[in-house]
Amino acid sequence: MSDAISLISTVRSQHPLVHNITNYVVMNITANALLAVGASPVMAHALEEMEEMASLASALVINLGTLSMPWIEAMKTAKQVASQRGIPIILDPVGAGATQLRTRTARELVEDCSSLIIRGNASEICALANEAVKTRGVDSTLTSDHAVEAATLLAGQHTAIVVISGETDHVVSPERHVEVHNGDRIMAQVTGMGCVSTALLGAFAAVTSDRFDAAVATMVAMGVAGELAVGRSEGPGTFVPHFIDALARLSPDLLTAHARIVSR
Ligand SMILES: Nc1ncnc2c1ncn2[C@@H]1O[C@H](COP(=O)(O)OP(=O)(O)O)[C@@H](O)[C@H]1O
Ligand SMILES: Cc1ncsc1CCOP(=O)(O)O
Ligand SMILES: [Mg+2]
Repeated sequence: MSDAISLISTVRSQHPLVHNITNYVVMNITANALLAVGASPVMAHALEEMEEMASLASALVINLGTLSMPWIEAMKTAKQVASQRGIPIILDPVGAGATQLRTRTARELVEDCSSLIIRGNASEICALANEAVKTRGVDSTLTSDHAVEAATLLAGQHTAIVVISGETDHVVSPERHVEVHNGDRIMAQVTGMGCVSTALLGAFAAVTSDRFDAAVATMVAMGVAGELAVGRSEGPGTFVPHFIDALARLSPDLLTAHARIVSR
């Protein structure tokens, strides 16, 4: 796993441009998180600039958090360009299972991607895999362990890497399954932490052809930054700036010292 851990240095030296079509709630925190690991974020969702922007980027992050019809059209156009170019596409199916629009759009977007990573919580991953889960909103009603079967199915159907976040993060490919046991429960009390992990997947996947390693590296980075930040913060409000500071401090040595990875 040392190859995966060292990717943080590659992100810092290459400054990959990550094109985000993301939600209004997390635009600021995800841009700051990307900058803190050394990537270059751009948030853009106007249909008129999708082809150009997706042509410049090293990864495309599509997040369904505040979905509307014009955005869906932009997401599909950007996805097509990214797929033709072979750059990684990271999908966060925020709220899949809660409304038909979200579930249907997520299922449409995972089709025909040349290099796909899906990152969601357990409810979202189960909903995307056709399981009859009814979620109330953007938070999971299931633990991440419950979605491993669904993730394996999705990974096989779409030749994708699937990440289920939660107390344990599961990284699943058609052939492999790794658990990441880092992080702190305070992260579930702060909006946008899942979306931050999705955005960072864009940064790490942009600098390697090994999407599995990129996914493991991202979830370790998230978890270790969370552990470092919680020790300095007084609650969910002050956690956020400490979390961004911790992301900026991450190095291969720090990650190696704290990583808790289990291969299944
Ligand atoms: N109970 C927990 N313990 C440790 N880390 C957690 C916990 N809950 C969430 N996380 C971490 O918070 C981040 C967001 O995950 P999650 O809350 O599942 O996403 P979402 O916000 O999309 O529901 C991930 O990096 C995950 O590892
Ligand atoms: C609360 C909310 N509502 C629509 S998008 C969003 C942010 C969700 O972010 P996360 O799933 O990362 O907590
Ligand atoms: Mg989420």
